[in-house]
Formats: sequence, C-alpha cells, structure tokens
Amino acid sequence: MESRPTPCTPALKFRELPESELDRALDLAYLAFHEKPEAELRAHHKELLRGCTRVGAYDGDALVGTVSALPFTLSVPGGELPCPGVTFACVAPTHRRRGALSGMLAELFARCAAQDWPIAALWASEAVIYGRFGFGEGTRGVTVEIDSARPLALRIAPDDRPLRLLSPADAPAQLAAFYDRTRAGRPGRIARSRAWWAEEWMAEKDEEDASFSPPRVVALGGPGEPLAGYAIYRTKREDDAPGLVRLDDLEAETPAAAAALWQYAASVDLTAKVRAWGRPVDDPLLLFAADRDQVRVTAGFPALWLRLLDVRTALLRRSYAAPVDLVLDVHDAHLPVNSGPHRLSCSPRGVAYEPTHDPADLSLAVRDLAACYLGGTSPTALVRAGLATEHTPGAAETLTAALRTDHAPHTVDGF
Ligand SMILES: CC(=O)SCCNC(=O)CCNC(=O)[C@H](O)C(C)(C)COP(=O)(O)OP(=O)(O)OC[C@H]1O[C@@H](n2cnc3c(N)ncnc32)[C@H](O)[C@@H]1OP(=O)(O)O
Repeated sequence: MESRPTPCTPALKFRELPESELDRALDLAYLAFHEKPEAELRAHHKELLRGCTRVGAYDGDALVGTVSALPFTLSVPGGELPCPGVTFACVAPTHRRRGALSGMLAELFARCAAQDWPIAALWASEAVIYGRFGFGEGTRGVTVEIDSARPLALRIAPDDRPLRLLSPADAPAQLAAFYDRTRAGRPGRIARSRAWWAEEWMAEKDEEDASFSPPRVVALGGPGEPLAGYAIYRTKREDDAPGLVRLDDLEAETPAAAAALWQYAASVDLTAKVRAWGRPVDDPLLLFAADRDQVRVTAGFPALWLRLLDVRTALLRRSYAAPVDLVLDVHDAHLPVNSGPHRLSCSPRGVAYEPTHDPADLSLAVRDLAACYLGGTSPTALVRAGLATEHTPGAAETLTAALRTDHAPHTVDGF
C-alpha cells in the first residue's frame, strides 16, 4: 500500500515561485541535475518555466527547492483531459530528505485542484520516488533495436507510396493534423503545440547528445496527397563504428505504412543499427518483423507516471469498454477526498461515481488505480500481485473489461 504522507520540516515554506526568481530556480535545477547547459538551452528552459505553474520551497529567503507543472493536455480513453506535466522537481543537496519535495507537491496538488485539473503526470528520474505520492505507471515504453546491416525482413508488404523528406521548419505544419488524429486513438499522448513541435522535436541540436545530426523527417505520401505516416530520426556516425539511426517518433495510419517507414529507417546508407527508444509495448513492428533476432526489444521501462488528483472527475471523463457496477474502495493518503467506498457505474445511461455505504467489491491504492486508468495495467493483474483486494469474486475481471483499451497507452514526449 501507499506510505503515509511525509511530515514537512516546519522551517521550510512552500509558495508560488515568482517569475523574478526563474534564474535562481534554473541554477538550483542545474545543480541538482548535474547539468551545465549552454545559453540557448537555458533560455529555452526559462521560457518553459515561464509558462508553468511553479512552486518553490524556501528556507527563510533562500530558495531550496522547486517543482513546476507544464500546461499539457493528455489523451485518455475516449477523449482528453487537462494534465499538468510535473517537471523540474529538485531540492538543494543541503536540504534533501527534509520534506521539501513532499511539501512542494502538496502545494502543487492544491493549485491543480484550484484549477480543476483532475490528473497530473511526470517522467521520473528514479522510479522509486513518486509512488509514495500516489503516482502510478500510466504508460510504459520499450526500446527496439534493428540490426540494419542487412535488409529488414517483414511479413507484410510495405506501402509503396512515395517517401519524401520534409524540412524541420515545414514539418510541424504538415505533421500536426496527422499526429492529432493518431493521438486520439492512443491514451497517454500529449497534445503538441506548434511551439512544442518546433522546440522539442525539431531543435537543430539534440539536447542530450550534440553528436547527433539535426532531426530528419520523412513522410509517406507524395506532395499534395494526404499523409499516410511519418518518422522523425537523427543519425550519428563515428569514425570506426557503423552509423546509428536513432528513431525518435514514428506514426502511421496502417501497418503497411508503418512497414514502409521502418524499412526506410533500416536502409539509411552508412548505418548498421536503428535504435527506437520509447516505442509502445504493442508496436505492430514486433509482430510483422519476420526475424525477431533482427528486431529486438532491448529494454522496457515505466514512461509516464500518472496521478489521479480528482478520482471522481477522472473516472467520469474517460470511456468504458464494457458495463460496470462496482463499489471501489480507493485509498489515497495525500488527498483523502479521493478515499472511501464509491460506486462506479457505467451503462448506456452514462457514467456515475458516487460515495456509498455499500460494502466494497474491490479495494486498491490510488497509485494502482492510476496505473489502470489509461488501460496499461489490469485490476486482475493487481489482485494477482497482491496489490488490490477483491471482496466480491469477479469484481477485478469486470473492472478490467471496462477499463480495457484497444491500444496500449503510450507516451513519447519527454519533459
Ligand atoms: C518529475 C521530475 O522532475 S523527476 C526529477 C527529480 N529530481 C531529481 O532527481 C534531482 C535530484 N534529487 C533531488 O533534487 C531530491 O532528492 C528529490 C527532489 C528527488 C527529493 O527531494 P526531497 O526533498 O529530498 O524529498 P522529501 O524529503 O520530500 O522525501 C519524501 C520521501 O521520498 C523519499 N525519497 C526522496 N527522494 C528519493 C530518492 N531519490 N530515492 C528514494 N527515496 C526518495 C524520501 O526518503 C522520503 O521518504 P521518507 O520520509 O519515508 O524517508
């Protein structure tokens, strides 16, 4: 079960971090993350922070911690929700383990509640940190590597429409509508503003490894035709080693379109490997690749951590794959308003989630409900793992059927 809230050291105060302190906040973040960014990147981070909801931890006047939230929208089953993207969480090395992060998150959660934001999400620097605050693994990713020293063997015929390279400057305008359409079909995707496309996807220099080429964008479908898919990648070529294609994003409207784009990535001259980080766990490539020794999953990891800040609103604002009528007893140590037995019912008449005195059919922690929310984890698996308690036989199976999604939830936008 989730741990109890961490008591905060009384000496620390938590309040809004004003714009005038953005430079102090960045200095603190670079100290905590061991980074020394160039002026251009620092300016970009400052601009991002300017658009955030920000909380600081103060020891007297000294800023000793920050946490911020970007104003995102996340696709959820059947729709989308406003979803603050929690980022730049850091505490001065002199003030760690004194409840600074706990206090800042409590303040941030209160600010999210005031703005009627029902969920929040983050990427964790260390997986162990955020479960205690009620975050669960909302989406997962896998790293896929293709041995492209030989032609990619496929079990399906690739789409034979023409491929064309787009300039990074023009690409967002051409990709955005296509991305938005595919985003609606997969929970866990973040809406990309024009600025996000330009700065996070099309930046000339890779933020983490400057030895990569600028982004290359290849689209399937001739000029004037509707787009059938796209891939964004960067390459790296070292003197003695075979070159690498790092595939950052690939979206396609059909399996054949995806096959054409994977085949393209695996045939870039002077390269012998494709590495695609953060692919969906149910990427069709893993099925239509003819040789799974050639296409291998080399890592799997939690991607987006999700927090249900307002369980009721979150459950009312997603769709359900099957009828359900169950009493859920959710435990939430940090936001008690979410705790206690509630009846979740979904029928052709609509969805309801209301407090009840009826006995619970299923008990679980809010972090585990968050893991199930986008369809990535099933309540039956939670029961099998000893993380949820089934009081009524079959309750977990009923909830699993209701929360099921056609596609595994997936997030590739880091923040
Ligand atoms: C969303 C993001 O931005 S992810 C990036 C997170 N930031 C970083 O990794 C930068 C470097 N690290 C830091 O700045 C800090 O150590 C933080 C932000 C991770 C934690 O801040 P702190 O103020 O020390 O956390 P706080 O004192 O509130 O700890 C709350 C609980 O989490 C636990 N905890 C905090 N960090 C960690 C960790 N890295 N590993 C294990 N447990 C942790 C604490 O032990 C504590 O539990 P306890 O009271 O039961 O012992």
